[in-house]
Amino acid sequence: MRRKLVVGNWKMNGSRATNASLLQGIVDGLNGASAACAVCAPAPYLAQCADTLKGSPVSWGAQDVSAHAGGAYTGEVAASMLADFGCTYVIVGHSERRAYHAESSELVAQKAVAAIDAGMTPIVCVGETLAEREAGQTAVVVRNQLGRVLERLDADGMAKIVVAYEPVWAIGTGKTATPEMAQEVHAQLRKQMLEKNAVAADKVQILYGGSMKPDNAKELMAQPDIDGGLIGGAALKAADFLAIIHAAANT
Ligand SMILES: O=C(CO)COP(=O)(O)O
Repeated sequence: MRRKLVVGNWKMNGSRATNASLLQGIVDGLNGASAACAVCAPAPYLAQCADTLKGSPVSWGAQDVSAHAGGAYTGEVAASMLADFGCTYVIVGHSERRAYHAESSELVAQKAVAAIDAGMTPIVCVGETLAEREAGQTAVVVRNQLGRVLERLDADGMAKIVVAYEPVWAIGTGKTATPEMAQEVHAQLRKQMLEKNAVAADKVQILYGGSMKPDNAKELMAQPDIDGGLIGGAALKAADFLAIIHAAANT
């Protein structure tokens, strides 16, 4: 059985003051929930996450990482630096980075490898746009996105990733994929990994992201290949994030 995992992607939100109450609210409301959980904060707040969450069941991570190990790359943050601040996870290939920063699947694959080499777990995001879905291209789009990462990893490496299926049309729109639509893509992603190595593929957590909220989390996570959620808006309110974590724990 794969353990459920709920990750909050704060995106470019927060301040020292709002983070302090959000983090404390999450820690205080966990009540021994058996699902794993993490927050992915903007880089300047990773030290705050480390200070507040150290010793708690909540892990923390970043939203992006450089593909480079270090050196003359102004503005970039190396995987070793994130690891230095205790990051367990780093999101790579979020559709907002693919769209606004022209990140290619090749670059995303390099970032995933950089994260693994630094001892972290990359959360590899894949997902189709509305136009791609309507053109019947969902399967080929996500297969290509994940494929670029898998071709750089052996079975051991593959077992160290988390995959997040985030249909672009469902992000921040209030439109959620139905549990059946999401499961269909998750099952396809699992099959793609199975072709590489069955034992490792069975271990990889595949999260769903895109308007996951307290009222739809349970039915999504009840699907056999939906192992948790990557949460945007609802991760900014402790009560909502906790409700999703508790839904995961009870699924
Ligand atoms: O992009 C997301 C998580 O990475 C999802 O965002 P929303 O939950 O706000 O739709």
